[in-house]
Amino acid sequence: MATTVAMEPGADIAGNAPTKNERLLRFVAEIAELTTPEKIHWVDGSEEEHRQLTDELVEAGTLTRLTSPDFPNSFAAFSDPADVARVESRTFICSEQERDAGFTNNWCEPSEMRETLQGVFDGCMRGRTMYVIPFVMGHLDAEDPKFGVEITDSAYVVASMRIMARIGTDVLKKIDELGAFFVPAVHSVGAPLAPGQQDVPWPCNDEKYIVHFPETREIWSYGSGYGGNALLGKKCYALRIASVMARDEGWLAEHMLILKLTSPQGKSYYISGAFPSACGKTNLALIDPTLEGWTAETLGDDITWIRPGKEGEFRVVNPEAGYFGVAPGTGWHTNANAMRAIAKGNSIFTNCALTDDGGVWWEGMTPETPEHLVDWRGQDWTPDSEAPAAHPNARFCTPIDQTDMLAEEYFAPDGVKLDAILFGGRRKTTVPLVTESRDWNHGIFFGATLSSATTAAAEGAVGQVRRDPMAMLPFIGYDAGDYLNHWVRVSGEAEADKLPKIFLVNWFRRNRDGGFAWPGFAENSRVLKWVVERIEGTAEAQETPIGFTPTPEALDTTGLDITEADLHDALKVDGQEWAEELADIENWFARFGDSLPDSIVAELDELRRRVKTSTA
Ligand SMILES: Nc1nc2c(ncn2[C@@H]2O[C@H](COP(=O)(O)OP(=O)(O)OP(=O)(O)O)[C@@H](O)[C@H]2O)c(=O)[nH]1
Ligand SMILES: O=C([O-])CC(=O)C(=O)O
Ligand SMILES: [Mn+2]
Repeated sequence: MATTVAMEPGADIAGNAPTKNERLLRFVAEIAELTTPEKIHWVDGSEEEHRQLTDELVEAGTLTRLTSPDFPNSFAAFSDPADVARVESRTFICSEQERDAGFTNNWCEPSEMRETLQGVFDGCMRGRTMYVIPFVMGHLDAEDPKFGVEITDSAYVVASMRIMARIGTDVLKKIDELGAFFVPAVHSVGAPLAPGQQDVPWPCNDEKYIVHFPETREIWSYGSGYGGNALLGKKCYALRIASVMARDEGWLAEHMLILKLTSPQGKSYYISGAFPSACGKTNLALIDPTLEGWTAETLGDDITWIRPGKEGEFRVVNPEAGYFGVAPGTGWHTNANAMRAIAKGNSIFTNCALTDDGGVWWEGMTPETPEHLVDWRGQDWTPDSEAPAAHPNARFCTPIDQTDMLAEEYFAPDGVKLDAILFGGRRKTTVPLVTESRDWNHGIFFGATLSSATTAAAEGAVGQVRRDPMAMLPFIGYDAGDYLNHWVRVSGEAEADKLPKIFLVNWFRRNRDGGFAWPGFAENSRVLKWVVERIEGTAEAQETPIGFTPTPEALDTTGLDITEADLHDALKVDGQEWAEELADIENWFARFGDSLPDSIVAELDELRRRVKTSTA
């Protein structure tokens, strides 16, 4: 049962708590003392509690209940226009040594940051309820379950965490039973209420802090209520903190989807893919192959934990329980599997547009555009309006078990054997549709040099090419060079012939007319087929300076509407483009200082040599 304790002077927090875990009781008491909420609510994760919280959120104007039968038991939320994406410039890794945060992170000396946080969190929950959410990332029955407790003053965060992670009574029981370690994660929107003060629908603060203390495995988040800034199990825990745990414990926490692909012969393959935010993970995770006889099932769309198995293999699990997917571009014609999951309801849509019949809409959902909408800013909208109706980083938050194509292995606590890893980015030029690495270390080089145009998933300019190692640039919780070293080292945990094969992909290359050279989406199944055939050793490839690419005949284009010129543009390896790329990679590597692995430096020398020979 959910318990709520009013915070009067002398309130007995421990006596009214559904746990006897002393560390947890101390954590809750300390944060309550610091932030001075009106009430403490221990979240049980029940249906009844969810109903009560969402009723309150509707009352407060944070949520709009959708009345269209197309969106059962679902809600729309609209954020403050200044709180629409992850804030990388306000995200900190506060390791004891600055060197251990590395050049990809903002660093601040931990005691200094703690002092700052004590200041901003002081009284920050006044007039609000403080929710205590016990959660587990991954399975409750995993060998080594990874627990967390998020304290938040946002009921929207509670309702969203209930979709994105396993939360509540069962989790708390297990923490108590095992006396288990949990990651303490504190979140506040940073908007205390004076007595009688009217609340706003989306409280937040201009000042934002998304802070991680990797050594003590703590998370503190202030000022934002949006996505990865506020749902602390996701990027903050399952990537930044987990990457540090993984370094110390010999595994990998990665920004990857997991797909199960079954061939016409009935053999299944598990493929993970690391693409930067808003570069196609959810779409590939939910693909409907266009090729006869091939079927796809999904295990996850955003985060993958890779652990050594007992038989010299790598095994993968998805630690999350829901999708927090980019809405624009998700439609019946591009991603019907996502649409079917959404249509089952139980979802929260943030920054989408409202339709006149009480549903939501976003650009790309349907081929025809509604005549009238209320856009994400609450303004009347018609097809003549200039700005998009949904924010480009509008999101659907939907339980993963509503997916028809969910692989049953999603529920296996120790996951499945990983066969291949794809690294991909959003590049208009240079990077061909698919390239196979020569070996594991060459594959790490693909990951280390991965690059992509920036998207609306984070604040800042969109469309600028930046290096994004393993699609983890904003999520590596420690020094980026040490992280690459860890990738090199971790291969020793598996048997050489059981290591996943590594590929580089690019769905976004442009043709000579500026359009996409490759149709992408469901047609990417043709690339997956080639990947599988390379695993089996049956597909043709040509060796290029950058790795193995398909011969045009090796890629199955049966029934595909693509011109020879486009296919050529999608697959080509251009010496001049790669000469320019090399210069950029050299600048990138220079930023690592001396923490770059020698084997990766050697890969760069090798690439330089091969490109030179090919253009000579
Ligand atoms: N041209 C092209 N666009 C694609 C393809 N796959 C996805 N996209 C577009 O890329 C955008 C983001 O795709 P998602 O699948 O949501 O990206 P994601 O990597 O899951 O994003 P995060 O949730 O931010 O991590 C959408 O607008 C898609 O329409 C593709 O194969 N080709
Ligand atoms: O974390 C978020 O806000 C959304 C997401 O998946 C990403 O940006 O990669
Ligand atoms: Mn993501």
